[in-house]
Amino acid sequence: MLEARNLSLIYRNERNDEYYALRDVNFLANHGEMVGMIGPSGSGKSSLLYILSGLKKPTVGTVYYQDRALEGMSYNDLAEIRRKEYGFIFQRHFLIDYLSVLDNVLAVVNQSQKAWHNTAINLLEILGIADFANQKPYKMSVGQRQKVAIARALVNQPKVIFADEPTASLDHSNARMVMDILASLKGQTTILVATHDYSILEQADRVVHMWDGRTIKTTLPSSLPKSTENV
Ligand SMILES: Nc1ncnc2c1ncn2[C@@H]1O[C@H](COP(=O)(O)OP(=O)(O)OP(=O)(O)O)[C@@H](O)[C@H]1O
Repeated sequence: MLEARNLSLIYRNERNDEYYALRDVNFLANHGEMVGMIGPSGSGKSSLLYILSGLKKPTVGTVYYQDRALEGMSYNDLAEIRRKEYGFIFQRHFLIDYLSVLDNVLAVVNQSQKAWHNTAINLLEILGIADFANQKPYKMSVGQRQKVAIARALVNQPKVIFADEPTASLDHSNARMVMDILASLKGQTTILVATHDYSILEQADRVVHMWDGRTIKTTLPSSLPKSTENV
């Protein structure tokens, strides 16, 4: 469903030296799988998520979504896929502070359709923030804002969810709730979760380990340390 072949992402510094943020990465996520990407800060998790979603272009290599190369797609086709088929949870939440929580969630869909409104309210209820629906996000805690971003990522019922540290601002019980919500979508939704926190990947089908811009191994979550110790 989502595949990357031979990806490298190269940055150059002011002296024109090359720096590999990703080097020769191959990646496959099947339909309905939850795949974790784990590795320390700077290992390339976010870069890989951005490239897989088409938000960033690799220096070398190709990404295929449902057997179509992103590389050959027009800007509009790619934007359409992102809008209709992808959901994003970024490390920064990118909420619009002059819109209400509900309008932030609805910003990614056709707001004239009542069904989206009901879906959005339902998500806010599941996430425990329905009481804030008409509030502006800047009045909320960072954890509550993260939940708004999660509701926005799910409202269009995406085929693929790209989640970069989705529980970073949440306490343990809220983090578990969010991971349970994401895991409940397995089977119909492909979910990619980048994190440095082992403990949130218990429900992943596979975990890809990253180090220094490379994927070094793939394991089952059961082989991750049992403690909440992070990499
Ligand atoms: N725009 C950029 N210019 C130069 N180097 C960059 C840029 N973006 C990322 N990098 C570098 O690429 C490497 C991989 O970064 P990336 O953010 O993908 O790692 P990460 O594993 O997601 O880390 P974190 O968990 O801290 O977000 C890092 O060394 C980072 O400094």
